[in-house]
Amino acid sequence: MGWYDADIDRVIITEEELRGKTAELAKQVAADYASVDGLLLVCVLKGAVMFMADFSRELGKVGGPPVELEFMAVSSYGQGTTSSGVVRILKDLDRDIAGKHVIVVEDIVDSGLTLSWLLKYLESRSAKSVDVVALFRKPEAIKVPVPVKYVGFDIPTEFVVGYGLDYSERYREVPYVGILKPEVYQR
Ligand SMILES: O=P(O)(O)OC[C@H]1O[C@H](OP(=O)(O)OP(=O)(O)O)[C@H](O)[C@@H]1O
Ligand SMILES: Nc1nc2[nH]cnc2c(=O)[nH]1
Repeated sequence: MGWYDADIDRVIITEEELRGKTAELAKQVAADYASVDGLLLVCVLKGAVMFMADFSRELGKVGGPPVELEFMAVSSYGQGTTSSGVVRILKDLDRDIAGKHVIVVEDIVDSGLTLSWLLKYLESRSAKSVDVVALFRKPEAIKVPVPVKYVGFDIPTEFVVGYGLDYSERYREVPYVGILKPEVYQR
């Protein structure tokens, strides 16, 4: 039992389901990229950090190509909880990605604004190819169409926490994904 269990209204994705889906996504990527000599995984901090760690390890276990791990931090300006699509880089890539096969590892695609900006940015840095793996997608919240080749779970337009996803920087360590009780937002 974690301290956070009392704050969760309901679990929508269990630890076991997260593990199974991560392995499935890794197998698909390993098969599709079987002929490349290396893959550069780009994690968008902070939400995707758990998924990046587990996905990259699975990719190794299922015989994927050697990977390099890169991290970016971006902040999207918006009003309240809405993202505006105006993105500022807080932490850039540490190395040149020109000529490399890149996979963006995202936790969640909500409006799609962050990812849409990021894809243009990575392409402008002359990556050889850019694909996206996103653990969660909210199909009904999408504002800009973004090509997400690998999707873990399509979920309803509700605010979720856990497995890297926060509310006010908390709940990232929750091992499953769930919806908070309404009273948590009144504190
Ligand atoms: O599709 P969008 O509407 O653009 O939303 C998706 C983005 O929002 C979240 O990041 P957040 O800004 O909450 O930062 P964090 O990962 O550091 O918590 C998530 O990690 C995605 O990067
Ligand atoms: N924690 C969290 N961050 C998000 N960013 C975009 N959608 C979500 C969500 O449902 N939960």
